Amino acid sequence: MKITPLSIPDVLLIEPQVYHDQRGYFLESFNQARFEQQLGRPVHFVQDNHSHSVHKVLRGLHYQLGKPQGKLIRVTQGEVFDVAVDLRESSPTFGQWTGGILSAENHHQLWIPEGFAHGFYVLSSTADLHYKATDFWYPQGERTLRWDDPAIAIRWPLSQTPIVSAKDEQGHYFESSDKYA
Ligand SMILES: Cc1cn([C@H]2C[C@H](O)[C@@H](COP(=O)(O)OP(=O)(O)O[C@H]3O[C@H](C)C(=O)[C@H](O)[C@H]3O)O2)c(=O)[nH]c1=O
Repeated sequence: MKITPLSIPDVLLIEPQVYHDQRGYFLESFNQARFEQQLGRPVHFVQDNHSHSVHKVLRGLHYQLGKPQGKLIRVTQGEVFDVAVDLRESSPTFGQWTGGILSAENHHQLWIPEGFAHGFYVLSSTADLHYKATDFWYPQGERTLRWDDPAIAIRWPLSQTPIVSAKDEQGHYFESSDKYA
C-alpha cells in the first residue's frame, strides 16, 4: 500500500498492492490495522455506500454538519474525478480543493477526513463509487456547496454541462457556507 498526501496533506491518495496472476488480480481494499498505522490514529467506519452514476453526472459538493463524515473512496467500475474541499476554518488550506482520478483501472483510493466537502464527476459511460464513512448519514445536517463556486474554482475536467441533482443545483456559495471549527 502506497500513501501519498495530496496538495491538502490530510487528504491521502492510497494505492493498494495489486496481486496479478493468470486468473486476474487480488487486492485488499481495506485493512483496518494498516490503515490506522498509516494514519497514525484510530478510524472507525460505520457505513458503506455505493453510488452508481452515468456519464457527466456530478454529485456534490456535500458535507454534514453535526456528524461530519470521514470517507474512504474507491471506484470499482469506470472513472471519476474526485474532489475534496477543506472547510476546516483553522486549516491553512481552508477553502482550497484537491482531488484526482479514481478508476477501476488505477485502483486508487482517496481518504478524505472529517471537515471536508466531497464531490465527483463521472468521466466514463458509467461509474460505481464505493465508500466507507466514519459517521452515519445525517440528512438534517446535510449541506451542499456549489460545484461551480468561483471562490473555490475547482478545475473539473468537464466536457459539457454536468448532470446535477436539483438539490445540488440549489447549493450555496462558499462565502455563506458553514465552516468546521
Ligand atoms: C448520502 C445518502 C443518501 N441516502 C438516500 C437519500 C436519497 O433518497 C438517495 C440519494 O441521496 P443523494 O441524492 O443525497 O445522493 P448523493 O448526491 O450521491 O449524495 C452523496 O454524494 C456525495 C458525493 C457524498 O460524498 C455523500 O456521501 C452524499 O452526499 O439516497 C441514504 O439513504 N443514505 C445516505 O448516506
